[in-house]
Amino acid sequence: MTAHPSPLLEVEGLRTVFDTRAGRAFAVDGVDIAVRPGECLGVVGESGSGKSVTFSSVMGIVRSPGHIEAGSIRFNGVDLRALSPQEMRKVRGRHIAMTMQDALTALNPALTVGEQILEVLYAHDETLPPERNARRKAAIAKAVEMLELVGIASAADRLRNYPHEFSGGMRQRIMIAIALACRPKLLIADEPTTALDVTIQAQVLELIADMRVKLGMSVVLITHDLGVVSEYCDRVMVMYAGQVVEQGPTEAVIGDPRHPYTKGLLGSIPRLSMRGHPITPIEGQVPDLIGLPPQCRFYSRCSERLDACLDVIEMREVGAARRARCIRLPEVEA
Ligand SMILES: Nc1ncnc2c1ncn2[C@@H]1O[C@H](COP(=O)(O)OP(=O)(O)OP(=O)(O)O)[C@@H](O)[C@H]1O
Repeated sequence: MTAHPSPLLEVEGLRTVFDTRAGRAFAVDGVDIAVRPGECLGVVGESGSGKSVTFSSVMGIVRSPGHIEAGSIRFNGVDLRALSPQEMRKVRGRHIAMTMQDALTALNPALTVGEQILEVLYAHDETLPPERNARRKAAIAKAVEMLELVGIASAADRLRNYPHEFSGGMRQRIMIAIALACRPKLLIADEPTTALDVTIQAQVLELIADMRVKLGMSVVLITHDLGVVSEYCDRVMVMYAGQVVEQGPTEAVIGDPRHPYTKGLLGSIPRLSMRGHPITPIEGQVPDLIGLPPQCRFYSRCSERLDACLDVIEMREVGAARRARCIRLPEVEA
């Protein structure tokens, strides 16, 4: 048996809550994650399942009324929750980068693309020379290199353009270039293709896959599209109502889903081999995350439910490197 390298990112028992007027919403409730060096982890689940809040928590960018209430987040052995805001800012630019669903709102409309890449390089790139002019020259050369790397033609000229002067696909590429400017060890790509045409979607995903190999980084790909997961991800984590309900190697989970929710998601896709099939919601509604009883969160929608599902349901080992949160599954030795 080959030993797995220790995880680059290791999250245990993460709980992030939002205190709203209606009550406390448990947006992320007891989530464990492991991302190993160089691997691609897919994160799937219906809208509102907690995918973005989970990884915003990892990045330390959850805004009020949300906050992390419990859990540990370790990156390369460092406890991120123990870092000061200033230290966390360093980690964000230099070691972990996240791209957002909507590049137009994520980019600063008032700054040129060049200024935005330079800002990241000045803040985080320790290899730049200290002398002012040499520093600027080296940073510009790197910015050009990054734009070329993500496939922007005439990169040197385009540094002077503003975000609105690019198409949607180009803006995603620019956001990826900014995220990758300091060669992070981990890229978290939150629905990188939702707003794009199908052909552009494929180009952006290929770009991320290519960068992963070139820069030797790990990738977390948050997506609604199980076809994308099957094509690009080594492992997959399925989220439902703030919890992970199933996780394991992509091929195993997609070929033989164990949790009734995963089965439902896969059942809603006619041909998994075809990319571009978003998740069609299963009948019923995702429960309100405020005032949830401690039972299985999928209970009301599950065709396989038992009375015992009204108890607290923990994740259990259900196969080789596979875990799921369902009491109907026989537990196996890890
Ligand atoms: N600003 C907020 N105020 C209150 N609750 C919030 C806020 N942001 C998120 N939540 C809660 O967190 C839940 C999870 O949201 P999240 O954005 O992580 O879902 P998601 O799985 O990423 O969905 P999508 O696929 O639509 O991006 C929401 O359903 C909501 O209950």
